[in-house]
Amino acid sequence: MRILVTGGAGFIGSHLVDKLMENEKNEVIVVDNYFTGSKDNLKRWIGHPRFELIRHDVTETLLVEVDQIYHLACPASPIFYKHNPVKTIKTNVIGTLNMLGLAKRVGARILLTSTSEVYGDPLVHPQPESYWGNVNPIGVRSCYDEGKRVAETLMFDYHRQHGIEIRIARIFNTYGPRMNIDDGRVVSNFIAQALRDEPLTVQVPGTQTRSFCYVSDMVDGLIRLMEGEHTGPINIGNPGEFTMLELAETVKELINPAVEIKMVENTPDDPRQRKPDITNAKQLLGWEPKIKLREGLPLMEEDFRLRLGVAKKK
Ligand SMILES: O=C(O)[C@H]1O[C@H](OP(=O)(O)OP(=O)(O)OC[C@H]2O[C@@H](n3ccc(=O)[nH]c3=O)[C@H](O)[C@@H]2O)[C@H](O)[C@@H](O)[C@@H]1O
Repeated sequence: MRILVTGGAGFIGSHLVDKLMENEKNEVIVVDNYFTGSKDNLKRWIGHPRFELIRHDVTETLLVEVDQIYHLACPASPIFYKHNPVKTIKTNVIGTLNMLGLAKRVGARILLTSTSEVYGDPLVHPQPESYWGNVNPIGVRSCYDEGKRVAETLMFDYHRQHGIEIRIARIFNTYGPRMNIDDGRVVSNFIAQALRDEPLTVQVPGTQTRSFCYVSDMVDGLIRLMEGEHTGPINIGNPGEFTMLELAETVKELINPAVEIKMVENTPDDPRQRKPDITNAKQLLGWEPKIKLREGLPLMEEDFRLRLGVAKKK
């Protein structure tokens, strides 16, 4: 199987590549523009005969021959996607159009990694896939959440009009080794702050919730969706729900009991609650997450300690 992974040098993408490369029948091509991804994440594969890495931006056309496309490319941290919102929406719209055009030309199956952000600030809790969402179309997050909503629309239009085989995953907050240390998302922020003896910055009110999925569970869900018979959209996430204050307390307890917790200002349109309804993933994909937050955080801590050069205190 020849497989293209867009955004494959990113945090989730590179773990997905590791898993795909385990199968000796797979040849994997990664394209990435290195805006948030890093070659370092793929260094074990560079030079491998079944692996190819191409510096490429998906907003430009790409000519390769593949059987499957995992389309992950897009900055995912609010700090990064808000940094260049026009580029973010172009990646979601033009990038997805290009990948669908490629899928159409070569007859490939294509999987889009959409997001829980398509539910916006949800008025239904937990969120089933049938919920249409509560999204601000003109806010600072819109380049990402509306961008992903258009990407989903494009996937279904190509499916209905051209018979393309599509798969859509709605990813809920994912964490694990290889996240950028200064990524700006909450789990990486708290772990880096705890290791640097800096206060954990909880954005007010601190009662907002998220559900955190460990990256190996996420990758398993994405592959099952690609290999299965269902187009989705299907929520892939861990239904364990935590407030940001609870997350900060947990990081403090597990990593650095001496660290302070500091309340700081929030950003506009921050969703107040988020938890996936994973009935469909369970029934249609036979998937559910295995790693609990308390098990996943220490695995990420180990990776951050190595990269930050902070040894564990005895
Ligand atoms: O994974 C998802 O489902 C989507 O949501 C994330 O967005 P968000 O949940 O807002 O991600 P964070 O920036 O990690 O924020 C989570 C919560 O932590 C809070 N936070 C963030 C950073 C911080 O230092 N302190 C803090 O309390 C934020 O106010 C927010 O309520 C990202 O946009 C995407 O990676 C993704 O598509």
